[in-house]
Amino acid sequence: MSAEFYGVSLRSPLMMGTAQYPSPEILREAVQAALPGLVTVSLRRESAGEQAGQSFWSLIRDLNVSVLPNTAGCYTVKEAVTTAHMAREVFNTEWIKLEVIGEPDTLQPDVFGLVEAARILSEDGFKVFPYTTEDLIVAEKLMAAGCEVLMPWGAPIGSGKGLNNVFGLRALRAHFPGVPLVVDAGIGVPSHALRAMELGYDAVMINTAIAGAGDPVTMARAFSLAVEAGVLAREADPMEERDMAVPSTPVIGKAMLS
Ligand SMILES: CC(=O)[C@@H](O)[C@H](O)COP(=O)(O)O
Repeated sequence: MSAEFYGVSLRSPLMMGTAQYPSPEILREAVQAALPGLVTVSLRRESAGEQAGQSFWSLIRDLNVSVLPNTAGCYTVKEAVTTAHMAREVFNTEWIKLEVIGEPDTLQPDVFGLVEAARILSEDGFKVFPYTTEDLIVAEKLMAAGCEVLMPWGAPIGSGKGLNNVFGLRALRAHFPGVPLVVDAGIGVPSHALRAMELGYDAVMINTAIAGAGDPVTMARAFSLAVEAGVLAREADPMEERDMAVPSTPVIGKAMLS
């Protein structure tokens, strides 16, 4: 059974970023190859040049996929809240992927600013998807601030390192069994996404690993198959790990070889 994000079921647990593609055509083909549940779009990119913004927006609209605007590149609560308000006007949605970045080397979230911005935006009717760490207490505060979805990082944005803290991600999953959880950022290869799904995550958000691949279209398809495999594996009730060997072929007696 797939999770609902603010009451909406997505067609796939793959969420795709739309930045850094070699060309708009390759972005289009990648989205068509992967059929993601949604794509995230940066308002700042849209506003950067009006003409480029217009053609990019028509491309996204033609893809007929749900859009989650984001506050990428915002370092303060004020910037993030203002960007979210502009995104609501431009994209005509209350959904917002909230990023309040703490510092440029790791691009890790400023969790204090994040909680404050999440509270302000939730009170104003936004459905907030917060980009956060795997910290349980921060997650509690985000829920108390009105968030009904959490997006913990796998690793720093663009690093491709995968799931840096499997223990923390597992603990978060166990602590919030009913909350839709999305691993966002740092995923490098499809096996990382598959692992996130096997851990019980409801979705993964991926940008750099697809856009930056030698063949983004094929990689998009590979990620789509990986998340599907992860969902199937979970539904199939995987075996428990054991410390000791257990013969997989039971034998009776000994072979008579002479
Ligand atoms: C586009 C977007 O939302 C990114 O901020 C996101 O966190 C993805 O990170 P990767 O580029 O590491 O996949």
